Amino acid sequence: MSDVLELVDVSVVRGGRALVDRVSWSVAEGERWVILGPNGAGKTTLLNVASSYLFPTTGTVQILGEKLGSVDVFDLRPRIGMSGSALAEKLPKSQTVLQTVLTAAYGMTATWQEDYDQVDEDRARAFLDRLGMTEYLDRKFGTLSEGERKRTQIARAMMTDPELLLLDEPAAGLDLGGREDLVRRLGRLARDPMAPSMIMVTHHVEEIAPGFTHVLMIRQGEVLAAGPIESELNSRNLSRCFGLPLVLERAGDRWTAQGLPLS
Ligand SMILES: Nc1ncnc2c1ncn2[C@@H]1O[C@H](COP(=O)(O)OP(=O)(O)OP(=O)(O)O)[C@@H](O)[C@H]1O
Repeated sequence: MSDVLELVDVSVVRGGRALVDRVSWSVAEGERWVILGPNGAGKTTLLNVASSYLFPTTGTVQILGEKLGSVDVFDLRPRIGMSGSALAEKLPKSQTVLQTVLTAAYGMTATWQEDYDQVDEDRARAFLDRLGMTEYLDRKFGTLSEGERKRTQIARAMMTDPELLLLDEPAAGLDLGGREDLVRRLGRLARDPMAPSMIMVTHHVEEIAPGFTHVLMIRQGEVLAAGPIESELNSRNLSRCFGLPLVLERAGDRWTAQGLPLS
């Protein structure tokens, strides 16, 4: 399997501080990674490097076989699907759900005057349908609930048929039902052999959908553990990562974690 992403000794330094500190990490084709870590650990910074929007201060980055620094990022970016709050803020609130997804096919966030191809519109409708958004096609993006926005964004990220899908906290702000609905949909995507390689940032093990294969744990910019979920996701690593004693339990094909009571 070829590498979708390869970071070698990557650091991102700002104001003399390493936000990402000498990270070496590779993601092979077909893998589905979860990035776990506390607030401020460097998860989004790492994802920004993986999406080619942030160049490291030191180290080398290969994305989809292309070396960052020697590839035109405008050729690379359409091959990467992204969903996250930073991108959501750029999406015009007055655009309909269908337009919000459709504009991704043209590498834009806003609608333009061009006519869309029927084939693109059909694709946008199909992705929205898969995410349970068919009833919202004509609704303005700005009027959607948090959960509906998240689902629209994931459909949007899929629109360019990406080889790598990056999801930054897709379940943040969702209620229990919304989270579980999203986890089921992400699980279906993660288990689809035709789906792109995936990397999802989260704070909560409860948000890990079945089908995710690998985990990377990061704390203060440094990788604490990285590898198959089966071996690396355990109470010891999770406790080190979040800085307090945690008990991790597996319930069927899902995970839960709890802090030990204070004595
Ligand atoms: N441009 C910048 N200059 C200085 N510090 C920055 C810059 N961007 C991010 N940081 C800091 O880098 C650290 C890592 O930020 P990052 O957003 O990657 O963390 P995160 O793990 O995604 O956090 P959260 O879970 O809270 O979203 C934070 O302490 C943040 O304040």
